[in-house]
Amino acid sequence: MSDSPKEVGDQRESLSAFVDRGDKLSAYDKILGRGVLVAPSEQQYEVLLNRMKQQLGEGRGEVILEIGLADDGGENGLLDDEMEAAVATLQSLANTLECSCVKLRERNENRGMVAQYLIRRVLDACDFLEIRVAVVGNVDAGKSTLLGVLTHGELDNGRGHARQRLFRHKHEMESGRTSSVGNDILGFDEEGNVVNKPEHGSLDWVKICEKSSKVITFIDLAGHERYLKTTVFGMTGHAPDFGMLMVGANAGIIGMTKEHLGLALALSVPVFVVVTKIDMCPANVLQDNLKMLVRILKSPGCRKVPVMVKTQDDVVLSATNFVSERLCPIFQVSNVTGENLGLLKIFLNLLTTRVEYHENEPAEFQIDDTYSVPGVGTVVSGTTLKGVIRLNDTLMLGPDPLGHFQQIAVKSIHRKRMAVKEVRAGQTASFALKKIKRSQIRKGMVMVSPALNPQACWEFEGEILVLHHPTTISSRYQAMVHCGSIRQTASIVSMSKECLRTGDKALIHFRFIKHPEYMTAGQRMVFREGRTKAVGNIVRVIAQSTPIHQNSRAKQNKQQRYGSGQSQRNQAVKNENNPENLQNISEMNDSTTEKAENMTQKQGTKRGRGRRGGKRKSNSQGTMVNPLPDVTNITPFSVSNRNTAKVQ
Ligand SMILES: Nc1nc2c(ncn2[C@@H]2O[C@H](COP(=O)(O)OP(=O)(O)OP(=O)(O)O)[C@@H](O)[C@H]2O)c(=O)[nH]1
Repeated sequence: MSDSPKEVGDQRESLSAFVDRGDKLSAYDKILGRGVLVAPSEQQYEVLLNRMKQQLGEGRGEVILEIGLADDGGENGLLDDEMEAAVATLQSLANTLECSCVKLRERNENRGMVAQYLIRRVLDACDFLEIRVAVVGNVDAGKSTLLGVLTHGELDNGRGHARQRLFRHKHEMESGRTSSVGNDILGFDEEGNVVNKPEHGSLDWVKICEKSSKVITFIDLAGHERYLKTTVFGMTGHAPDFGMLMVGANAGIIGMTKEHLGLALALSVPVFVVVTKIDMCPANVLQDNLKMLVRILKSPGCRKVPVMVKTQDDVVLSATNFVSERLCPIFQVSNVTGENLGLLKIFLNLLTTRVEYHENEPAEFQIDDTYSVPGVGTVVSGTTLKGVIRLNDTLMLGPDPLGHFQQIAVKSIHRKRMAVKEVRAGQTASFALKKIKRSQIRKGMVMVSPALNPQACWEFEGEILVLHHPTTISSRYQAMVHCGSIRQTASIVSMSKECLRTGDKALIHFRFIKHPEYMTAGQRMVFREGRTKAVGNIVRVIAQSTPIHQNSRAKQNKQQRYGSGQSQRNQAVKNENNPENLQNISEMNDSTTEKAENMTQKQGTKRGRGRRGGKRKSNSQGTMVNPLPDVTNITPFSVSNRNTAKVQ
């Protein structure tokens, strides 16, 4: 994202805020009042209608309104007949704008009732609001199980029944562990009802999307530290709106939990916590683990405001305030008994997109996966960051290893396996491309409008904060840069300070090791290797002609990466489930590519220079990272005796 996404203003608001926002000279000022909806004049009705239209636009098709609140600090609440009239007006406004109007909650105030209503635009079958939730947490926290239960509507048996539906690879079925980035969807209609209906155990995504006004895409990330690299990629490359941190009630905050929480914080992704397995956890253990969780969330490293969600009121309150990153709702659920899963579903239905996307700018699409679909050809999946991309549009795809972009035409577009004619900023999609081989495309490439005249860069400057490093970082240090769907080792050319320790901030000049990338100022980045982790923003992209030595290295790397293209392609073709169409492409996951990339990474690192320019003795040890110094202080745990993984 070239502009760092601005947070959308909270579109869930009281009626007084609804009618009195910003512009003091606006017509809304004149119609303020607790009873404005009770008996509005024709003129007032028009004003309310325009305001609602505007709010729906800002909230990407929905707004939550609270009616009955006095705007002058006077007595709150409407009497029964007033409330009836106010709701009728609200219904009429909603109907006029082709929206549904659903009561979320009501409460008694000093004068009468106050109620909150969800107004949601009824969309046509091809359209739906898309919210992406990254699911993180330690291994065995119940991530895949919860997703299986939510999306398939059937409870778990406590022995891995529900997660079986979600595993994508044989080794996952056998080990019970997620290894790849997976996608699962949960659709809600305009009334907030779940539309997922499994037929013979599997879900028809197209049907779900057709019936949904809102689709939650869960990005299921692996919990095991072995797959941390994939998890970081999931958090940066899949542009999640929210993070769902899963914690097993019995196990508490262990293993990768803090690492994942730290990652979400570093990337400014608002997090809510789901504590699972409350059915099998003794009360005292649950209380101790919840206390620990709250302490960590409140610690100076996190600065969250934890809220235990126990009732529907709590759900609405936390959902309506959740766009602020400070709030952290905590749910306690059981995937076996189903306890509190209803509250979680209501919360998910009320989640609204957090970032503002610009549809009027030239198109930008970041690629997070590639496929070769027999009968269709090369397919790329990813996220539209800006603009609108339409069928048969010509875009610039790149950069290739030499930094060049080439023109490509979009043959077909799928959103969640549903064929569509266009895709807009903020939406994920898969494109079938004309006249290009899969081997010419890699994750991290982009497709952008020719109007942008895209330039690849080998070097860039970032303002970086070191969250953790065992000693000191100095020039020539190398680590993996994650930025959007870019994932490549870069080395430090120079820094604004001589050396950096944990907690230090500096302006750093980086250079990519293998090939140039397309990036823009303002993007968020993570810089990590083993136990080292730093986060920051890109402040300057250095446009330059390709350095000669890097040019040759690029060719070398091209051979290294693309040399085995045939076998990868064969493997990919074997992996295809449905050769006739694009149906399965947006969920297919390419562990082959993942493994191949890990291999490439390892080989590349071995051939290259070590951490500080010296020869590398071995691959990095200890992928475990204590993400935040403050968090670590509260619950220190040793990394030395962990069985650390070789593959990150
Ligand atoms: N009793 C009980 N068991 C649960 C609950 N949730 C999950 N389980 C069980 O816990 C085990 C682990 O669940 P998974 O869903 O595989 O955990 P995960 O976090 O996805 O693990 P990775 O995919 O390896 O990261 C399975 O055997 C589930 O049946 C729950 O609420 N209650």
